[in-house]
Amino acid sequence: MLGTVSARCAPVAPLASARLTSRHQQANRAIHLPAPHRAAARRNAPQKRRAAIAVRADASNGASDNEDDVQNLVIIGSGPTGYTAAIYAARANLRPLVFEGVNAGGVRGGQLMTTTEVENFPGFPEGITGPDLMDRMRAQAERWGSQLETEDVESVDLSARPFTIRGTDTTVRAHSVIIATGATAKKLGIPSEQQYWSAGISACAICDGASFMFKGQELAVVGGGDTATEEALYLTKYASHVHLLVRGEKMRASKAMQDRVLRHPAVTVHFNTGIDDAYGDGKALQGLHLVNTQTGEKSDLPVKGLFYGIGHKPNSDILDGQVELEEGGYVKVHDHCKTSVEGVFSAGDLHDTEWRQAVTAAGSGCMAALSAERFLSERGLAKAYTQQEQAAEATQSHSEAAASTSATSAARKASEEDDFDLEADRHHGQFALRKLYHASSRPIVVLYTAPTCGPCRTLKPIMSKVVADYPGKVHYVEIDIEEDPDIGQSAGVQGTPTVQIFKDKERVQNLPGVKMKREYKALIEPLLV
Ligand SMILES: Cc1cc2nc3c(=O)[nH]c(=O)nc-3n(C[C@H](O)[C@H](O)[C@H](O)COP(=O)(O)OP(=O)(O)OC[C@H]3O[C@@H](n4cnc5c(N)ncnc54)[C@H](O)[C@@H]3O)c2cc1C
Repeated sequence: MLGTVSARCAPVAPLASARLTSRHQQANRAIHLPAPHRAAARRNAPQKRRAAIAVRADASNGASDNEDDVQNLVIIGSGPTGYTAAIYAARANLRPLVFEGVNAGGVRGGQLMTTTEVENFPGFPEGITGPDLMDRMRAQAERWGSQLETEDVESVDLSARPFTIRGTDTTVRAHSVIIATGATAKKLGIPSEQQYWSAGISACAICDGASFMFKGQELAVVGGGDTATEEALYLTKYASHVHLLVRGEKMRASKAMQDRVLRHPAVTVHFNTGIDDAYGDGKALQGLHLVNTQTGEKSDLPVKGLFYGIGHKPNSDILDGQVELEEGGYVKVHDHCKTSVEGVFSAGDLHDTEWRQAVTAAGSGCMAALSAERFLSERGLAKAYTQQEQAAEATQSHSEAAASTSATSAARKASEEDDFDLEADRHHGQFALRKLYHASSRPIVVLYTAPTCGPCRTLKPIMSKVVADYPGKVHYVEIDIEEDPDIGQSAGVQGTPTVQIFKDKERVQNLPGVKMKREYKALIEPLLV
């Protein structure tokens, strides 16, 4: 749901040995992979690299001085707000450039990437999973010619026109900007939070609830709003019992949600209850030190998991000193989405302190895009792109995606031992990994994913681009831990997505979560022969 935290979804059981070794030792630990025993994978179709569409950064990460390179509209964020704004702006022939985000303030696709079923988004009477919904929005934005860059924005300069937007790899100038960076779940800040983060404490029940470490255990959720109650109910699928810890004497959740938790036999609601700290054995959470907020009485609650459902912080850090903010960091808007800087618009959860729904976010993105279009045309700034040009871009991008998909399915189909091709760059499944582990002299980059893991969808195209930069020099293997559960456990993978890099039968890197392309490249390059 947030940052690197949200970038972990489907945990797998940790190995006992992994728990006993230091982090450094784990990173360098060789794994022992038995000889291949079944189907092989073969070469994926080569990937066509996407033509550069944005103004590429020079060595100093500066923007191009060429006036022709000024974008009509830059959209920052790829939740329902960002993609909806992109769809509307692209259909208005503005060819917006979207910085989708990687780690800052969530993942590409936003908060819905961390949820399972979305039952209230119009048009999906049977419901749809959050990641599927976001994939559809992304495809629709791309179809109409939006330029999508999967990278974070590190800073913006809105004090001079055209505005400057600096991403991790790309810097652009733009006549108008829509900020759609959403909000991130808040943490409690208890003393042991860092120690037990991802070792019992989580901000995303839907991402982490199915973990082996939580199954059949007593768990706690903190918060009294809709998020906390939703998380508590969700966790009853896995936990032996769920304790909902509410600081005040009543819940803020909707009446319907209150009724559901209060009536649920596997949920106990503790009112007037604060958390002083968490405790454990140093490696895993074992319980909570509680305090009665009215009497000050202390008590312990032995639980193996603590899930946060205590609200959100708007992702407005990059705007500090650039546009007017409300208390709490929410962007101050007038006329629905206009900020204090003309031509800069805010949309979605970034300024919505009340509704915070996918559909309201999408509606807000629509308003921002239409306002940006009006702003550009009133000032004669809009450079119109024909749909034909945009379609060409989109087609290229689609064929790339199709190549990637067909490459994956080709690799899947090619799961016969006889077809294994040691020279192929891309592989799939544990047979290929075991084979390469023993036979490859290249660095082996392994991506562990799970079908329900939203951040995995963010990472796959990033890894695909990373590997495309080293033809014939690295081996890349995708492992679906549901298809191949044993291999993830053998390798000490504790959640998805995780990338591991092997060289000469040694694991040299273990990288949970989603990182920038350049970070993976910096780790691979020293290993190339
Ligand atoms: C677990 C959960 C379940 C939910 N279920 C539902 C539901 O069933 N129905 C419903 O209507 N709503 C639901 N919501 C609420 C809904 O997800 C949000 O209201 C909605 O996602 C807000 O959209 P947004 O685009 O404004 O922000 P977000 O979805 O938060 O997206 C923000 C985007 O900005 C990007 N970003 C942030 N900082 C940067 C940066 N510096 N550079 C580049 N990009 C950046 C992030 O990567 C992300 O893509 C749920 C929320 C959660 C957490």
